[in-house]
Amino acid sequence: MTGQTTPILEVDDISLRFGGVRALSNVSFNVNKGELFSIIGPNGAGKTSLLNCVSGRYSPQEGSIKFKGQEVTKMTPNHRAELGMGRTFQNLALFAHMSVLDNIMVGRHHLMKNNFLSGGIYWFGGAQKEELIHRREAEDIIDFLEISHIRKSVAGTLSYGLRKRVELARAVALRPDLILLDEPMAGMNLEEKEDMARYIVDLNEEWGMTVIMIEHDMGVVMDISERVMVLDFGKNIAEGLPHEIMSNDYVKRAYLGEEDDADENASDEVA
Ligand SMILES: Nc1ncnc2c1ncn2[C@@H]1O[C@H](COP(=O)(O)OP(=O)(O)OP(=O)(O)O)[C@@H](O)[C@H]1O
Repeated sequence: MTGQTTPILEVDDISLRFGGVRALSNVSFNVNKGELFSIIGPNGAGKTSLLNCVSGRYSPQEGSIKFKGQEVTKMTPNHRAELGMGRTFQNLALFAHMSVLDNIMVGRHHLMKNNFLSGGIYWFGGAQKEELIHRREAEDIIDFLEISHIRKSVAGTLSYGLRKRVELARAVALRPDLILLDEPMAGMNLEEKEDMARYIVDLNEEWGMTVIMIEHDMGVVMDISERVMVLDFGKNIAEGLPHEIMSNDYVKRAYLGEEDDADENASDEVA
């Protein structure tokens, strides 16, 4: 999908410190509406910190973040979610004791006028009808991510790969305009990675979601991303098309090691 030039996210000169540790230093970048944008970099480079600043979990000491043209730097994560920002986490954050379907319904909670968890008043008024509509939407997502066979399973009993897929389903359930994915393929086998890559591309191309993805698997990143940004020691050291990133000398030295043949590196898992 060709990115249009309208930025959906504008990150301007943000810096984040934890005591004496500078996790991010003057990082700026834009993500265009409809793009599939990846962030790579070695362990500890600041990738998750950056995603946490975008989603509102962390608050940068300097700089500004705009989402859909609106200043969100001081906004709570919930408020950003209401504006259309969804995310998954590096470490799974599912409700382990709940079914797959219920985990996905929790993801739709922001969109429901009558909170699905709100007990007593739940069956009165329009709540029952509203829940049916939301269940139908949840079932669409279940079909799309091919998890119908486990829809009633308790999330905590599933394999790691399936739990990652359910977590994606829950983030998708919010129907975000921008979805932030933190290492969606970590810990997966090759087949699971291929499936996940396909879902992410479909979300981007068919569902029209703008995607920002942190991922260590360089093969997948270079294969499916429209643009890639490289973080190193909290700084944005390169940004460009996948082939530009692969041939950038600084990137090769700082991130990919001293190998000369960038194509060979493309299939390696880095970091
Ligand atoms: N909550 C925190 N408190 C203190 N230091 C933190 C916190 N979160 C991140 N850091 C520090 O900020 C730096 C960047 O960490 P971050 O997790 O963002 O890197 P990363 O690129 O996502 O790494 P990885 O690939 O290992 O997930 C590291 O030095 C880390 O120790």
